[in-house]
Amino acid sequence: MVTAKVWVLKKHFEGFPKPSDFDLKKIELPSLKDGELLLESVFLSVDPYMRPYSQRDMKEGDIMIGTEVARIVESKNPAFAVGAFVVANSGWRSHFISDGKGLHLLPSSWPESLPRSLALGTVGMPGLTAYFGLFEVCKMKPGETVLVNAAAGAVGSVVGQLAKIGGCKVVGCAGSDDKVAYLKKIGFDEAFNYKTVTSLDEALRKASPDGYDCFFDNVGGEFSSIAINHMKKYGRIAVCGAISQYNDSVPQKGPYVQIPMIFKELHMEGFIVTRWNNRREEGQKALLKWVLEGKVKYHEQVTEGFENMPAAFIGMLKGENLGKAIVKV
Ligand SMILES: NC(=O)C1=CN([C@@H]2O[C@H](COP(=O)(O)OP(=O)(O)OC[C@H]3O[C@@H](n4cnc5c(N)ncnc54)[C@H](OP(=O)(O)O)[C@@H]3O)[C@@H](O)[C@H]2O)C=CC1
Ligand SMILES: CCCCCCC/C=C/C=O
Repeated sequence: MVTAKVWVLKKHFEGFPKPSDFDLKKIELPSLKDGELLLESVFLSVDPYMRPYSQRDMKEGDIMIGTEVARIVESKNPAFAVGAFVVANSGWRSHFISDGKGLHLLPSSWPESLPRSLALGTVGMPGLTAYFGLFEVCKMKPGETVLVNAAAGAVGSVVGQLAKIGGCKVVGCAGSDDKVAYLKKIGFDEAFNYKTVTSLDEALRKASPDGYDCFFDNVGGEFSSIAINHMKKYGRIAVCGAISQYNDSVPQKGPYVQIPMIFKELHMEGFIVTRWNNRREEGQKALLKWVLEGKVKYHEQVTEGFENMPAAFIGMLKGENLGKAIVKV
C-alpha cells in the first residue's frame, strides 16, 4: 500500500494566494488493476495559469491542478516500463495511479546532461508557448524588433532567445536588476527593470526609438496599455498572459486598446498553447535541439520538497523565480 501526499485547494484565493488557502492531505492508493501504473512525482511545476484556472475550474477541496515529471515505479500496462519517466497532468500529488491516458513518455534517449525538469520548462509547456506564440501568433520576421515582458521567466526567457535565433532585435523587461543582468547574459539586446525606471514610456522609447513590430505580452494591465502606444504600424501583439491582473479582486479599468489598434492597424491575438497540441513533438524537438546546441540557455528556480509547493507557487507569483519555477520532491 502506498500513501500519496496531495495538496488541496482549501479556500478559493481572494487576492494574492496565501499558505492557509492550501491543505496537505494523505491518500491511501489501492493496488494496481490490469492496465494501470503507479507513478511517483520527481519534479512538479508551479505556473501562473494555476491562479486563474483554479478560480474558473476548481472547487474548494479539489486537488491543485498541475503537471509533473514522474517515474514509473510499478506497471501493469505493457506500454509503460518500470523506471521510465513521463510528463503527466495529475496535479499536486507525490504519487498517483494512471491508466496511461494523457501521459507523455520522455524519450529513453533524454540527454544525460539535461535535467528532466526541462520537460516542464524550456522544452515543455512554457517553451512551446514561446515557440508557437512567436512563430504562429507574432509571425516574427528577421530584422524586426520584439518586446517581451516577464522576460526572465519560463516563457519570456525562451521568447527572447528564439527571437534572437530568428534574427530579431529583442527588448525585455523584468522586475529586478539581477534578472536584467541575466537577460543581457543570454543575449537580449536591451533590458530594463520595469519596477525602477522612472517612466515606462521613456524606457520603451529609449530601448527602441523606432518602436516594436512584435509584442509578446505576458503581463497585461498597465504595462500593456503603455506598450501598445510604442507599436509600429501593422505590429502584432501576442496576448499570452496577464499576470498583473490574476490576483485582482476588482477588475482594472482602461485605457482601452481601440484607438491605437485602429490608427496603427495592429493585429492583437490571444492564444493558449494547447491549440498546437498536434505539433507538440515538432516544438519539443526544435527546443531540445537548440538547448543542446547552446543556442537556448535555461535557468531553473528549484524549491526542494513537496511540502513547499504552496511557497514555490506564491514565490513565483511574487517574482522570486529566475527562469522556470520547479519543485523537486
Ligand atoms: N497562453 C498560454 O498558453 C500560456 C500563458 N502563460 C502566461 O505567460 C506568462 C508567463 O508565464 P511563466 O513564464 O510560466 O511565468 P514566469 O516564470 O515568468 O513567472 C511569473 C513572473 O511574472 C512576473 N510578474 C508577476 N507579477 C507581475 C506584475 N504584476 N507585473 C509584471 N510582472 C509580474 C514575475 O517576474 P518579474 O520579477 O519580472 O516581475 C514572475 O517571475 C503568464 O502570464 C502566464 O499566465 C504561460 C504559459 C502558457
Ligand atoms: C494541464 C496543463 C495545461 C496547460 C495550459 C496552460 C495554458 C496557460 C494559460 C495561461 O497561463
